[in-house]
Amino acid sequence: MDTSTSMAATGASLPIVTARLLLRRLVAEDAAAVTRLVNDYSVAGNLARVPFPYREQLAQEWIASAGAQIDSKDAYHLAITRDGALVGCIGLTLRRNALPEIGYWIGRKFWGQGLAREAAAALLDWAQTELGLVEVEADVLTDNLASQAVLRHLGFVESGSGVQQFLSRNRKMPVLMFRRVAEPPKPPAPKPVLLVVACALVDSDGRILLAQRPKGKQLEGLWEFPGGKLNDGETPEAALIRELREELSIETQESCLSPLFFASHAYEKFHLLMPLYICRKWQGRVTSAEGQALAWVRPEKLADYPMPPADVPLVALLRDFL
Ligand SMILES: Nc1nc2c([nH]c(=O)n2[C@H]2C[C@H](O)[C@@H](COP(=O)(O)OP(=O)(O)OP(=O)(O)O)O2)c(=O)[nH]1
Repeated sequence: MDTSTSMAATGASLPIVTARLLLRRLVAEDAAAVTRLVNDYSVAGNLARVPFPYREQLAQEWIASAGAQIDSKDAYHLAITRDGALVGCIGLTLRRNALPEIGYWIGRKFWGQGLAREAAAALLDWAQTELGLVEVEADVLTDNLASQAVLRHLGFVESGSGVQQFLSRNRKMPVLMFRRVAEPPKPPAPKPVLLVVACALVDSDGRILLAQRPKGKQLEGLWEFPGGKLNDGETPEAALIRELREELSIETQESCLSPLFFASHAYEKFHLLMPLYICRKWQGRVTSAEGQALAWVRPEKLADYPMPPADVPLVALLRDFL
C-alpha cells in the first residue's frame, strides 16, 4: 500500500518519522484495527466525536473522509504505527474561525509508553515547518489527566473550560481547553569572525603564486593564496610580511602591499574575513619553507586549481583585474 504523499499533492510531505513511530495516511486496510482499538470504552469514552459501540462501517467512512481532507488541506488525520502495526491515530484539524485543533488516541494496550507524546510532538513540529502553524488548541475531558499531562509536557497551557457533547457518552461533558504557541526556530549560534590576511604574489610574467594546503589541515589539498592568521597585536600588513617570510622565505615591505579585494565567507565553525593584498615586489627567491607545494599560475588557468570556497569570488575578481 502506498501511504506516502508528495509535496505537490498536499503542500506538505508525509509520512512523519519519529524514533519509534511512523505517522502516515490512513488506508482502507486500517479500518479493522481502528475499530478494534476504538471500540473500547476506555478509549472511545475520551473522544467527543465517536459513538460507542463503534462499528467498522464508521471506521471505513472516517478513513475515506480523512484522505479527502488531507487532499483538500482541511485536516490531517494520520495513523500512528509502530513496527508496521496501528497503535492509534492523531489529527490536526484546520478550522475557519478558530485555531487549528490537535486530537489523538492510543489503543489501550499501548498506553504508558509515551507514544501519544512522541506522536503529538512530531505532528506539531511538522505542522510548524510544513504548514507554518504556530498556535494550536486542544480540548480534553476534565478527568482525562493522562492526556492533559501529554499536552502540558508539549508546552500547552490551559486556556479555558467549557462543556462539549460527547457522542460516546451521549451527553455533555466538562472539558478543559489548552493552547500552545510554538517557540520560534532558534537562530543559528553566532560564529566567531576569523581574520586571515592573504596575498596574490604576482611575478614579472603576470603569474600568481598559489600554495597547496597541507595534509591533515582543514581544506587539505586545496590551493590558496599565501597568508595566515594575525598574531595578537599585529597589523594585517605586518602579519602578511611575517607569513611570506615564514612560508616562502621572501622579504617585502608594507609599501609593496596593496589591498585588492576581500573574502567574507561562512565556514561551519567560523566566519572568515580575508583581505587579499597584491604584491609585485619582494626580495629573495620564493621557496616553500613549510613543505607546501607551490605553483605559479597564469590568471586564465586559476580555475584549474581547486581552491577553498571563500576564494572562489576572489579568483574571478583577480582574473578581471590582472
Ligand atoms: N592563507 C589562506 N587561508 C585561507 C584562504 N582561503 C581560505 O578559506 N583560508 C582559510 C583556511 C584557514 O581556515 C584560514 C587560514 O588559517 P591559517 O592558514 O593561518 O591556519 P591553518 O588552518 O593552516 O591552521 P593553523 O596554522 O592554525 O594550524 O583561512 C587563502 O586563500 N589563503
